[in-house]
Amino acid sequence: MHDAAVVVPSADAASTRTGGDRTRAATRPGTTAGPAAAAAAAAGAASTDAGSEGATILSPTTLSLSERRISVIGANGSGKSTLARLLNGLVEPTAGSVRVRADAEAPWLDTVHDGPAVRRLVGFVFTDPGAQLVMPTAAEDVALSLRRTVKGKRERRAAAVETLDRFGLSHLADRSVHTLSGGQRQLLAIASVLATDPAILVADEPTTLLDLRNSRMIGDLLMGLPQQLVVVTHDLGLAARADRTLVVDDARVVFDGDPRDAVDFYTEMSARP
Ligand SMILES: Nc1ncnc2c1ncn2[C@@H]1O[C@H](COP(=O)(O)OP(=O)(O)OP(=O)(O)O)[C@@H](O)[C@H]1O
Repeated sequence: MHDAAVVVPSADAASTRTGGDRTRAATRPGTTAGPAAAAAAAAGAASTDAGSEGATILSPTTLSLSERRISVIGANGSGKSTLARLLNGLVEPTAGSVRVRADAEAPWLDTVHDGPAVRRLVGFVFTDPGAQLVMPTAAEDVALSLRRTVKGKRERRAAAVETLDRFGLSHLADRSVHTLSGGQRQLLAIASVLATDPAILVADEPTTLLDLRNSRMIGDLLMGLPQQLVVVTHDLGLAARADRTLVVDDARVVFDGDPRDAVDFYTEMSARP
């Protein structure tokens, strides 16, 4: 059973930092999680210059994300990545809160106060696998993910190869990650994140750099995961395969509902002059 959650009450703004930039995010009183499921989201606003008021990255938003597969679509710069990053604490809300939990019985974790536990619960896949593959070989990269859960070098190596095998990558265990194709690298990045069995997987445009065949392969893999998935994508076909879709525009969630209706809404919206 998936579960997770979301939420947000509190109104006091608190500034936060992202990648060295001053970022502000705000959430507003809202809802709680659904009956079961896994992730959650909140909102934000942002500014680049410390000391200035800054521009809104994501307006106060209240969401409860309990469906197994949730897609997020919208124009460049609309705030999708910020929404995704709020879910595992890569971006901290400046007001309100973002909470997640592993299942309906599990305790809520706050992305600001329970950072390490949240990051264990919520795996994050970036657009560019190069951003997360840090070890020389495929097996070493997966083993790095397992460093906290599997003690002993030999055991870790065996667990890493087993993980690679699950993703059809065991034949590449000792290959340099730099010699892998784009599709293999993205698959490896996902395998490394899933090695620790997070309850929730957030993927930010995981197919953007891939050709059609690899996009389909990664899309199929993501949509078939037992974990709760929150995927940001410009691939409307992939988005439509979710159970629920959010359309983000100009720092706001402007549509939230059936994926095909969301794609129609976004397509019409984008056609407007
Ligand atoms: N830390 C930050 N400081 C200042 N501005 C930021 C920060 N992070 C994001 N922004 C700005 O906020 C807006 C939304 O960014 P975000 O990355 O969430 O958009 P996006 O919808 O994911 O875009 P894309 O589809 O192009 O990846 C953009 O204008 C971006 O430049």
